[in-house]
Amino acid sequence: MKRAPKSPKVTARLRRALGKTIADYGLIHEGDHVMVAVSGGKDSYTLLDLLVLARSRAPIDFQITAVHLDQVQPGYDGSPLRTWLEDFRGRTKVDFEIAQEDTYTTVVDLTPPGKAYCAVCSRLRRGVLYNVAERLGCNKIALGHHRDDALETLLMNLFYAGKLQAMPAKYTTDDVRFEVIRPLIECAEADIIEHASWAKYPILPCNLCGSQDNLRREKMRRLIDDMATDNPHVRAVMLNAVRNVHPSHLLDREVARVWLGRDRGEVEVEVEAEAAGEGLVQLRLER
Ligand SMILES: Nc1ncnc2c1ncn2[C@@H]1O[C@H](COP(=O)(O)OP(=O)(O)OP(=O)(O)O)[C@@H](O)[C@H]1O
Repeated sequence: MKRAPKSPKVTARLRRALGKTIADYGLIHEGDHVMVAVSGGKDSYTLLDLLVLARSRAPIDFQITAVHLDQVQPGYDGSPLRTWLEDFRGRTKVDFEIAQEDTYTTVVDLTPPGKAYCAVCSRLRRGVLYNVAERLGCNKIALGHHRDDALETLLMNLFYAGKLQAMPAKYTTDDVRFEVIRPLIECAEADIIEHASWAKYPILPCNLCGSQDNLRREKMRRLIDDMATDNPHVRAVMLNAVRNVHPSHLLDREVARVWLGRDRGEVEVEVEAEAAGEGLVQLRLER
């Protein structure tokens, strides 16, 4: 019998990182039904494949359904993805759905001239995917974002939006219907590329935005690439930075209020032992 080729080291590294992220952030629990959103890109193929593998070794039981949204953009051909999902279902018993909704026309209508389609496209896509998740009875939605997406987002928020914010491993949707999880958020894109090439996933090109660069994200990527010529580990260092936050050294007044309040609390305890009454209140206000 012909043996399947052994998966490379990089796959093992991705599996470890994904498992650790799931455990550290409590992404999946017994009885969950996770909808894995599969775009036909390398990241979400990898996510689906590795999540199903992780489940086969997990001490808990949870359900996975793969969902792809065909946004009816010109030139789209989802047949390689469908064939792969059928084969995957044969091997793993993981069911899938391909939903279809013409968001393309709306995206083109709503996007101001000269702007990238990405923001409108992903907002509309999110709405459709949430409805599919609800119909399928899923309580979690897994997306394929990885470490490099998170770092580019961090810089975009820093330089353009004026806020310090990357991408969370997990959040609850505004309507509180679902938890969105990102099990690959600590995985390096370079590893995913290597794994995806070994796994020979049939990648669907993104025709919708392929004609336009998401300019700011691309710029951030180039900036980090440039830094990487001096320090090849710069992405790992940046990931450590978002895991190692020192809120007391930022200037967010809300954060400062909490931190100073904490400090004040410690001082008050000391002072309370010696003083009493209004003097103490005065002291609190002055600090
Ligand atoms: N058409 C789609 N159908 C289902 N899920 C999608 C679709 N497009 C995007 N997603 C989900 O949203 C995530 C982020 O989307 P984005 O467009 O940034 O990814 P991508 O680069 O096109 O594809 P991938 O992340 O799979 O390589 C994807 O990883 C996937 O989980």
